[in-house]
Amino acid sequence: MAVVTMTEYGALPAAQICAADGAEITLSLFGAHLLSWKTADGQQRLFVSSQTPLDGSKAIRGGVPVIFPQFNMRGPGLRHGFARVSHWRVGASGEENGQAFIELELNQQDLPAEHAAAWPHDFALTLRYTLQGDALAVRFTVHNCGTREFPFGVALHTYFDVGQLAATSVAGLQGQRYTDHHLQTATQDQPALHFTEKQDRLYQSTPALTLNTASATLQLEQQGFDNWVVWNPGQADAAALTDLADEEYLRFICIEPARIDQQPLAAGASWTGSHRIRCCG
Ligand SMILES: O=P(O)(O)OC[C@H]1O[C@H](O)[C@H](O)[C@@H](O)[C@@H]1O
Repeated sequence: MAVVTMTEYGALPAAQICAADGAEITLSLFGAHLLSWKTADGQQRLFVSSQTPLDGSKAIRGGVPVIFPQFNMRGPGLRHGFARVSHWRVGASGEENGQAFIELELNQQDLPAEHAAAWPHDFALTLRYTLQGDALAVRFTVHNCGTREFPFGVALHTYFDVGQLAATSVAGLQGQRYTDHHLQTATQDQPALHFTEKQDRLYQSTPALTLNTASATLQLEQQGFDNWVVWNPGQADAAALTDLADEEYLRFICIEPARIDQQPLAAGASWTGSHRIRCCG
């Protein structure tokens, strides 16, 4: 039987679910931010910065930030949107088909006046996390409750704990088109992407990926999004981030299912994106 426990993470209210096999996740209500995912073997799969504020003053560095309604600066609002700095509500939770799940919700009425005024659209977001044995599934639904269409971009900015960056690679992207941080567009030749310097690539496709680290193999799949984003800041950019210790860039990479370009959602319509991460060792 799944158990949902309300707890605290730093100064932030958080919800924890434990599955029957011992797997567990912890989610901050600030940002609906996944902070911890331990598989049944007790292994932590996500990275959280030792320097991140955990008091709601700033977005959390690590885990899974929820990016909405814009990716990075691709829109007129806050960088990466307001969802990651909003206070979400706990919705349904429990067990379905033997799997533990929890939902977090956010709508227009939940926003502080300044964010609601800056993005005046009647929306409802539902983020559902399901623990499935050695897999974690997340389903993100955006609903337009209003009478006019609105544009949005979205991402699940997943920080994987890779232990040692030098022993990490991502397979599945050979032959795929991407744009890098120099705004150069190219096709990836290499079968596997390695991390010997800063990487910030926006891929135009969504193949299944394999993340190989020194101690684990993870399979990643997504539906409903349009892109993969792969990011590691490298030494110089990491040093400039005040919420990351200088050497911590050597411990994570971000692989993000995303829809980086703003696309319209019609009045009354919904969009759903899914991401599934399975540990194979
Ligand atoms: O520092 P943040 O606002 O959390 O953004 C962190 C990173 O997010 C994405 O991965 C972008 O592709 C990067 O360009 C950006 O640096």
